Amino acid sequence: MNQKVARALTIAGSDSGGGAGIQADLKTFQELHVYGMSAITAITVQNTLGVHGIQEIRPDIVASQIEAVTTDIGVDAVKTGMISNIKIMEAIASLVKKYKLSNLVIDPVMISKSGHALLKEDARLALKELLIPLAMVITPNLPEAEVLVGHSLDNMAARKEAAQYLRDLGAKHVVIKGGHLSDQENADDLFYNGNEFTLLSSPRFHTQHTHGTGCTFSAAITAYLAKGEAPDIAVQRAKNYITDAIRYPLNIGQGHGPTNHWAHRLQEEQNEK
Ligand SMILES: Nc1ncnc2c1ncn2[C@@H]1O[C@H](COP(=O)(O)OP(=O)(O)O)[C@@H](O)[C@H]1O
Ligand SMILES: Cc1ncc(COP(=O)(O)O)c(N)n1
Repeated sequence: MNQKVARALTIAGSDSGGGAGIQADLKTFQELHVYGMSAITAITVQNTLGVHGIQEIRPDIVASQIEAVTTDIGVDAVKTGMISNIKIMEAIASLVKKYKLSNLVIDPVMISKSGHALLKEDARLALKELLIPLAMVITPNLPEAEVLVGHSLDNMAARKEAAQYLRDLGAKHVVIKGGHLSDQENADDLFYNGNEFTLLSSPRFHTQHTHGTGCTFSAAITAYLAKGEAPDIAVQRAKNYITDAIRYPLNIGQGHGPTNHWAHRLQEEQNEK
């Protein structure tokens, strides 16, 4: 077997509960047959009930992790998740430029579903100035998009303008995720590639097990980019992956449980029987 292996790096926080962050990203890479690597930005003490503590990692240690894997193994695509402070953001931005990591997916994580701040307020501007201009794809959820543009986005026209604003900051493709529009029948994400807007649509499932959905979705986009898919295809395939992962919950923990990374295999397994 002498097949070329696609390689993806996640730069994010660790979730001890295994549902979000680095753990969700590596599970997703593995499921999609992509070799996964990590640079940990923070260790969170976390379970399905919430975030109970955070230890940020020293910026030079974050940088060294990225250098170590980039210079030895190589990286076909990279994603960022929780980056809590400006110094870590600066370190990441300078290495993305140095190593020309062009397949960059930015999930601008700000607040956990359990309500805990994962990005310091003074780092929001740095996110816009340093990282968003480097993005191949940026995947804010609705509250994150509202913070980035500075006003509410309560209708489709406003969301389209927001996507254009993020394009103007330098992100080549934008997905404004619709998971938080809980009064809508579908879970529709607005995708913009600079030419046209499309909806990535799925049914909305009534479940409390949505911890880590954003991490899993952006990791799946990263995996498909690593395998050489074009961004327009990568986002649609990632939407299919996250939809199945929410559709068949694992019912783990007492609070907001994780998504099901095996779900996309259920159909295959049924077909084999
Ligand atoms: N209840 C749900 N049913 C179906 N899809 C959902 C649901 N909640 C979120 N999603 C989908 O999961 C992905 C992540 O979205 P979201 O939960 O908004 O992100 P985040 O975790 O960043 O808050 C999106 O594709 C969104 O449409
Ligand atoms: C380390 C880490 N990264 C990201 C999230 C966001 O995920 P969610 O919004 O589903 O809580 C999280 N809770 N923890």
